[in-house]
Amino acid sequence: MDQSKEQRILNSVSYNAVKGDPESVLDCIDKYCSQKEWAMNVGDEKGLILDNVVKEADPTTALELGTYCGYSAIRIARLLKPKAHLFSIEFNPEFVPIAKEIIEIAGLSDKVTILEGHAQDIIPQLKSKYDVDTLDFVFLDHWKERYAPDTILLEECGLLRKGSILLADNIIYPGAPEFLEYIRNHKRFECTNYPSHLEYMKVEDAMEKAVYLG
Ligand SMILES: O=C(NCCCOCn1ccc2cnccc21)c1cc(-c2ccc(F)cc2)cc(O)c1O
Ligand SMILES: [Mg+2]
Repeated sequence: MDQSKEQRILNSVSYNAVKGDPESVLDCIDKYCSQKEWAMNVGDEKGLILDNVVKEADPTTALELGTYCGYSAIRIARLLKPKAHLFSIEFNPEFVPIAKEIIEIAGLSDKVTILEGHAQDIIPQLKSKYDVDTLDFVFLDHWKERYAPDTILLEECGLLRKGSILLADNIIYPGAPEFLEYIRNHKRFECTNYPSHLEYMKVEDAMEKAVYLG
């Protein structure tokens, strides 16, 4: 059976990256996806914005919605302090083993737990099943129409605390208009927009940071 694009990305990482070196894994994926096959990783340009917000948050417990091949999980996990942990939710069963393998090659398996399923089903289990208290950082990069409802769900489940930082990808392209409307009109969020470009393309995109004020 023909290999998938995601399997080809894993092959490239497995062959070209330096084992245990997250930077070399990121560089390999960015090279492959800008030169060979486009893929929906957050990429190097928006990745720098992600890096800066993660450094600002310095999270003990982080959540990512949308693992895909593990690129942004590696960007986040490589910046985590000892004992800090990232939970990453992915619903597509084909992507989970590929992301696990790519995160393993980066040497970050101890810092990342991939949870397979829909965010709306897993978020309510984070406290009881995964012993999460509150989330210091959340990266939203899954179905764009789920950004707003899943943010509401995080709040309802008591997973946000004063100062929790949310960062959302693809605010312009593909776009998350309902999320933008919700978060900017909700008085308990302090929002900042970061203009950028769609990964590996000259298309405009942006990220939105929202700090929960409690
Ligand atoms: O669609 C995108 N991402 C989402 C994937 C499915 O996510 C589904 N999914 C993953 C966990 C998870 C948990 N619960 C429910 C659904 C859940 C996405 C798409 C593009 C894009 C840009 C231009 C194009 F021409 C075509 C596509 C770019 C991006 O950066 C993206 O992030
Ligand atoms: Mg994205």
